Amino acid sequence: MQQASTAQPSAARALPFYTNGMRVGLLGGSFNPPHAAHRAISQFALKRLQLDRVWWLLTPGNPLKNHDGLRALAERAEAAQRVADDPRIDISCLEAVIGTRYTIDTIIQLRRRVAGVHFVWIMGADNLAQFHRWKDWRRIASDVPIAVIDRPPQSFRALAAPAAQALARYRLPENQATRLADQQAPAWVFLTGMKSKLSSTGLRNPDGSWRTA
Ligand SMILES: Nc1ncnc2c1ncn2[C@@H]1O[C@H](COP(=O)(O)OP(=O)(O)OP(=O)(O)O)[C@@H](O)[C@H]1O
Ligand SMILES: O=C(O)c1ccc[n+]([C@@H]2O[C@H](COP(=O)([O-])O)[C@@H](O)[C@H]2O)c1
Repeated sequence: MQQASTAQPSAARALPFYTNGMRVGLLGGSFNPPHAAHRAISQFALKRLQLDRVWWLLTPGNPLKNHDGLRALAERAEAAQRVADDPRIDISCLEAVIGTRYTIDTIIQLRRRVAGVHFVWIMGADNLAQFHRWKDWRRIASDVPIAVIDRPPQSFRALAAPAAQALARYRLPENQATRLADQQAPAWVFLTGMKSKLSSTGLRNPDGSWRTA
């Protein structure tokens, strides 16, 4: 298995700018490559959750994915800067800098470093479908409110999956999504209304080169 480089690109700050009371969405991901749906779901979350910022947390390597074909962090971060193209979206290589890979460890470290910020974890429905396989997923859900963005064809599978079932009583109605960032976890919302089938998988060529979208 290929080991992804963890060199930090100069453009990406480990901890983006924040101020007391800010509402920040955390979109963890491989971004291999980043694409227009990453930007679209970030802008959708900014609006629907009334966030001030979304930070794209570029993973050094998703613990559940094979890393063959995973481009160097610096390359993914540079592409992410170009694709994000919104002053409210920040690119961060925090996990590579502090040495975390599991989301629970990242959240614990973030809470130690950053006080006074209302964080929300953002994920596509494909990740809710397998959230029960993440390390300490129940603790993640107890530590940070979660916004799930619908992602066809995963909607039904995601909502029927073990984590969604186990956390059902903590789900906010979608029309109360603006309250999520102020909620004590566990709390989560499933956001519909943005449906994109775009994926990084669909943009990777067999030779490892990327198409853009
Ligand atoms: N089209 C989309 N709709 C909703 N969520 C998405 C979409 N694309 C990516 N996401 C979410 O963005 C986050 C980062 O995604 P990631 O970088 O893995 O891209 P991806 O397109 O899912 O990649 P891959 O095809 O390699 O699995 C994940 O939570 C993922 O669910
Ligand atoms: O902590 C875990 O066990 C865990 C397992 C799978 C995925 N994650 C995180 O989920 C985010 C989305 O990953 P990806 O590859 O689907 O973009 C990214 O931040 C990963 O580190 C985390």
